[in-house]
Amino acid sequence: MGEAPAFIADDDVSNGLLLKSKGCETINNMGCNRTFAIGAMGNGSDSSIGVRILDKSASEWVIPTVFGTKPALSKGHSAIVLDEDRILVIKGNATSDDCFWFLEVNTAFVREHRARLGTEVVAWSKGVVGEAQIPVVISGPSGVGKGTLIAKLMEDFPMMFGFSVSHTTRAPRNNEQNGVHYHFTERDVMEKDIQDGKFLEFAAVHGNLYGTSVESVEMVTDQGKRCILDIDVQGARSVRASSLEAIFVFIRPPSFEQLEKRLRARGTETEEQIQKRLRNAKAEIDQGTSPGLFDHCLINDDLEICYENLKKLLGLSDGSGKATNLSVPETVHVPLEHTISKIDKKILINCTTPQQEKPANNMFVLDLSSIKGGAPGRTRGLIFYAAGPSMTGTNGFKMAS
Ligand SMILES: Nc1ncnc2c1ncn2[C@@H]1O[C@H](COP(=O)(O)OP(=O)(O)OP(=O)(O)O)[C@@H](O)[C@H]1O
Ligand SMILES: Nc1nc2c(ncn2[C@@H]2O[C@H](COP(=O)(O)O)[C@@H](O)[C@H]2O)c(=O)[nH]1
Repeated sequence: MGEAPAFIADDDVSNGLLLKSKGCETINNMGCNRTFAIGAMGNGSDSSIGVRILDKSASEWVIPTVFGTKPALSKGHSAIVLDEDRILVIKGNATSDDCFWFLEVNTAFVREHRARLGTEVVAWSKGVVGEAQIPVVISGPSGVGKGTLIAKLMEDFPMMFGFSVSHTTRAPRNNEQNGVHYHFTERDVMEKDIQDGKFLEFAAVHGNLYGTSVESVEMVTDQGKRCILDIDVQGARSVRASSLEAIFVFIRPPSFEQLEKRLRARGTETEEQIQKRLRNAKAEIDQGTSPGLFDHCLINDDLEICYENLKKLLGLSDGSGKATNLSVPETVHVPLEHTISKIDKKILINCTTPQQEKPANNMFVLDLSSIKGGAPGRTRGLIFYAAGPSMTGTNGFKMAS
């Protein structure tokens, strides 16, 4: 079987792999009628699902700038227009951890980049099934103990938390490994990636460039873990302004003298760098402790007390010890042959073929009423369940081992 043909998604929704329908008023927010063609674009060089936009007023096909991780091409996919901002694409012959994709055509993120670039823009965001908890942003001046606290969390709750590995242009310290502590990067490469929209946030910190790539956060989310970001106050402000919903925690030192002592004792910076970091710390503490940006402020005086307080605000200190209570949703296989329809925020996925005897067992519901996030990054909070009496032994869907 060849690749799926591109199909046309307008605002009126029909079922099936080939979608063709009338009018596109509801996805027309740019003063012109638009029709989206989604699928293999025929040049053979791209292994991901492509997008073309028909500007009906000019009768012209436009190749948009595409942000976000694109879904790999599959043998077939269905699609449905959810609202004026996004189209749901369901890959066939894929498992539920990789089959739900959102093509954003008019979200705030898309509008921002469209205005910046002056071109058509769309963005992909992969849908993640399950109750993924919102990321935790930890900020505070250099040397306050952010890394130490995060290391303790990761050690005690390895199944629950994943660290977002930042990019930086600073040189690695002796004990630091590329890809583990940071992605150490050349400035020109990082600047180009920033231009290309690969970063959720970035900032110049203590004379170097630091940034959180969309991919770093996605990698953690895809493991079903809660993402922890260790970023400076400027970065926290950018994340606050982005579509990434998070909990923001500021760590402050018991005193400026203690902070200086810790930075010196760590022994990783030159005297000049220490002075620079201490100068910046004053402004960071001012901003971090003023109202509005952070949800919580913890003083890291005694490490163990601060760690207990951090666990408490993350809902982890119930005395149960090393919790591993992650509820990882079951993975379900969505067959190539399926049709979809929409009732309010629920998508009905029907995998019944005419030969099958028990149609109820092959109906699934994708509930989008609690979705969060979106590009840049994953769309979380999808609820996926069998509409029929049982998910086991179904034709069409099979449980992944
Ligand atoms: N409560 C504490 N009391 C005493 N020393 C501490 C405490 N917390 C952390 N430290 C020590 O302070 C030093 C700085 O800690 P850490 O490297 O975790 O800071 P950081 O906030 O991550 O710094 P940076 O932003 O520069 O990465 C380390 O040597 C660490 O062992
Ligand atoms: N805005 C961002 N700040 C970041 C990121 N990664 C780290 N940081 C902050 O930089 C300073 C210095 O870190 P160091 O490792 O050189 O000591 C510290 O405050 C970090 O929180 C990032 O991706 N974005």
